[in-house]
Formats: sequence, C-alpha cells, structure tokens
Amino acid sequence: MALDNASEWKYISKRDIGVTCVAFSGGQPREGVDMGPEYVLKANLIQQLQDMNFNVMLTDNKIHTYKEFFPESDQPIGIVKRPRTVGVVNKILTKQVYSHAKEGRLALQIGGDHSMAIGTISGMSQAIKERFGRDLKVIWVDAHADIHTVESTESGNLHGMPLSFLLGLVKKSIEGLEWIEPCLKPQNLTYIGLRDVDKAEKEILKKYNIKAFSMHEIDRYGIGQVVDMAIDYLSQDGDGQGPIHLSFDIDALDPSVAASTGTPVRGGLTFREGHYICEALHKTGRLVGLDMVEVNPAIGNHCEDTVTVGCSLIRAAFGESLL
Ligand SMILES: NC(=[NH2+])NCCC[C@H](N)C(=O)O
Ligand SMILES: [Mn+2]
Ligand SMILES: [Mn+2]
Repeated sequence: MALDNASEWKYISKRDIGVTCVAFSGGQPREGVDMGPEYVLKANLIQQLQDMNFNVMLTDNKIHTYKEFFPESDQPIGIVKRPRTVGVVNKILTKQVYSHAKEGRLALQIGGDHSMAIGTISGMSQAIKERFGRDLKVIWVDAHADIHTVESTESGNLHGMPLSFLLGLVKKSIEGLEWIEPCLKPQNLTYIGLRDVDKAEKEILKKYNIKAFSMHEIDRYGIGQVVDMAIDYLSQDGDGQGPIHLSFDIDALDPSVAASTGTPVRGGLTFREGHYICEALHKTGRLVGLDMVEVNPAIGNHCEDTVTVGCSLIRAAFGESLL
C-alpha cells in the first residue's frame, strides 16, 4: 500500500523500540563478539532507553544465541565458512526485525558480527515495503565495505559479505543462503568511514556506482558536510523522505576510541564524529532501524570502554541530546 501522505511512514516509530540481541559470531573467526549483547545489556542500555521515555520490548525477553537452530555440521563451501549457520540465524532474525517494524516499532539490533545485517536489513526492508510501499535506505558506517561476493572473498568470512547478498550481486547463491531476497538497490546505499576496502570490493563499488564517503572525504569536508551529503544522496527519489536504516560497525571508530573489535583499522572516526552521525540521523526523523555490531568484549583490556561507546551511540541515534 503506497501512501499519499508522504510523511506517514514516520508513524512507524516514535516511542517504541524492539530490541533484538544477536549473540552470534559465526560470520567471522574470533570468539567473543557473541558476548556483545550481554555486555551492552549489563551496561544498562535498556534502562537508559526507558529513561529517555521509550517503551522497550526485548525480543522474546532474552539474548538469542540461535544455537538450537544451528545445523549439526556446516562444512565450508569453497572458502565460505559456516554458510548454513549464518543462513539459519539470519532467516530467524529477518522475521524478528520484520515483526517489530511491521507493528510500528523502531528496531534496534545488538550484535554480534556484521553478517547479521543480512537479517536486519531483509526484515526491515520487507516491513517498510509492505507498510509504506517504499524502499529502505541504508547508511553503512564501517571501516570495511562488507560487499564481497562468495566468489571474491579472500577470507571466506561472511561478515565481509552481507551487502553482496542484500544487493543481489551473487547470482548463484550457496547452500543455506539461497533464501535471501535482494532487497537493497545500489542507489539506496551509502557508506561512511571506509578505509580498508579490498581490491575486489573497490571494483564492485565502481561497477555499481555505490556512494561512499571514506575517511578521506571526512578529512576533506568534515563530518557535518559528509553526513549532509549522504542524506541528500539518499533523498533524491519520491518526496525525499524515505526511511533510513543505520548499520553501525563499531570498527568505524578509531581503535583509540573502540578497541574491542575483531578487525580494527587505524585512522578511524573520532568519538564525536561517530556520535554526530547518529545525532544527525535522529534529527532527520527518518531513522527506522539501527544495528550496533562487532563489539567484541573478549578483545583488549578495557572492553567496557568500547561497550560504553556503543551504548552512547545508540542513545544518540534515538535522540539523546547534548543540551
Ligand atoms: N564486518 C567486518 N568487520 N568486516 C571485516 C571484513 C574484512 C575483510 N574485507 C574480509 O572480507 O574478511
Ligand atoms: Mn568493519
Ligand atoms: Mn562491518
């Protein structure tokens, strides 16, 4: 059902948040990223959101490991690791996010590794399509492009590939991941913060003409202008008000700010630049979904610091103001 009232989709979300805790690490090799949700909840995020006057609904009132759904064996296909496990987790996650969005809640997903964006963006885009007849826009904040195909990946880790599935770049899919429906158009995606992009990924970005603001553009224009340009880019169709999903990989931040993550890359966003992105997206009134991923409490000596930053980015995206 397409809507005449251009801004009606905004009714999806004002004061209700559906939080899904994805304690999953199968998209990459390092243990510990599955403890992200536990640490974020221990840091009192739910209470903090309630103190901001949100009604918070925690999916099934628990942290999901999805272990009961894991296949008994999951041999690599080519070099792609754990495709069936990543597939089944994301299939369930798609439904979880879909039902929050369908019922008009903002959707917050706490990870977990970035392969989970397959499910979060599939579920969100399906709900947005059904409710409002609109395409979902995605801002991907990350040091990495996460757009490898199963053919181009060098590591075989699926957290480096979610976007290729969502964009439908893999024509021939692999067992466990065949169900994924391409739900994202290249023109509806924008990156912020890139600085470690593999050669094959650079070719994909060029081929599909995908908008990306790397750290170079942030140095050149400043974060304020970069975020404006990113939002403008995602506002060219229809009434320029399409709903936005923010997929925030904590490794977009500089390792001096967020050290507890599996694939840190120096030269990243400052604390303020990260927060500015979240604050500015909140201000648009168009944010419908947020992923906070790749917080790995098992890495580094002061993982609380990274966890605390993750929580404060989340609050910023949901409207915590400085004044
Ligand atoms: N979500 C992430 N942290 N991704 C890192 C990906 C790194 C590398 N490009 C790979 O494919 O393995
Ligand atoms: Mn990353
Ligand atoms: Mn990522």
